[in-house]
Amino acid sequence: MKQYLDLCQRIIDEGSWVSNERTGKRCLTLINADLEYQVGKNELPIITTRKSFYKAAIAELLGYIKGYDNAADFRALGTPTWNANANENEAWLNNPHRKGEDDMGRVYGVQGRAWAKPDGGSVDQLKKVVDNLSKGIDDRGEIISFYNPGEFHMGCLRPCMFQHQFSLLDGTLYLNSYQRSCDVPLGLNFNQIQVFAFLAIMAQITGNKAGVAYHKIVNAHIYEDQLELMENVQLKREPFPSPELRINPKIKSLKDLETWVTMDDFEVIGYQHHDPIQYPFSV
Ligand SMILES: Nc1nc(=O)c2c([nH]1)NC[C@@H]1CN(c3ccc(C(=O)N[C@@H](CCC(=O)O)C(=O)O)cc3)CN21
Ligand SMILES: O=c1ccn([C@H]2C[C@H](O)[C@@H](COP(=O)(O)O)O2)c(=O)[nH]1
Repeated sequence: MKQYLDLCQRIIDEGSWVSNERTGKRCLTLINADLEYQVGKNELPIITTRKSFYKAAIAELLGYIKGYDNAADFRALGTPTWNANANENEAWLNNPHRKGEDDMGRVYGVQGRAWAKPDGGSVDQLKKVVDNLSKGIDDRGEIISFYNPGEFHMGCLRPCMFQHQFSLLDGTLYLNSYQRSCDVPLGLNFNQIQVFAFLAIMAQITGNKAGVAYHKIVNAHIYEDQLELMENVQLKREPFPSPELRINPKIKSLKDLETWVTMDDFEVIGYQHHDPIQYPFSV
């Protein structure tokens, strides 16, 4: 929690104002932040200085794992977070590739599970990584990349947290996640939980011990309409200790995640938090 609050304070103290054309808003912006999560010790990096809707964050991750491309499927899993990008962004609404209400196009999960090959067929990046790690193999390329510039025009948003690399060392699994752009008040609240949970889940289904997750953020920003709440409300609060994430131990394979796992299989134990804060969201 301290590293999150330090990043927020650093953006306020050292950030520069940048106008963002896509949203029409200004962002207080900092380049480069490195966060670390102790997954092996089960110290969940959940925000405690406001209430975090952590189930929505895990539902997003599960939707990517399942390869979803539709905001209605994300809603059914338990998160409304893709509604606005799928249905309220003018450029996407006018895009001829949009397949109708709730379609997100060829984003995250589609690239992770079915990256289109130029010579036909597709690549299931996640399955390859799971298969290797389950056999104790780390070929130094256990990478899942969502970043496919050749298909940006076919999706509602370019992926923000766009690459995950797993490493296996002495039976312990590590994760390096790379994020190009981060809405620190809203997005990072979710992204921290997702990086942590991704390593914890992958360790569990591949039969390895979880180690540390390293989360690199390049462009870390606070939108102009979020700044007052961050500076004068959230940063004035004292954090609580980190709670633990409990994952149903019956989850043993990628197939389990694809078929029967729901949000009921994830629980945060001992979550103490301050009141919710509703930050404005920029589409
Ligand atoms: N501007 C922006 N920021 C983001 O963080 C973001 C995007 N756009 N577009 C794609 C996804 C969608 N994400 C989102 C979208 C909404 C919330 C949000 O409104 N969170 C509320 C609670 C949501 C709930 O009730 O479940 C929050 O208070 O954290 C968070 C992340 C993260 N991403
Ligand atoms: O997982 C996510 C997804 C999105 N975001 C934020 C970061 C930016 O504020 C917007 C995306 O805008 P771009 O113009 O494409 O950078 O969404 C996030 O923080 N985490």
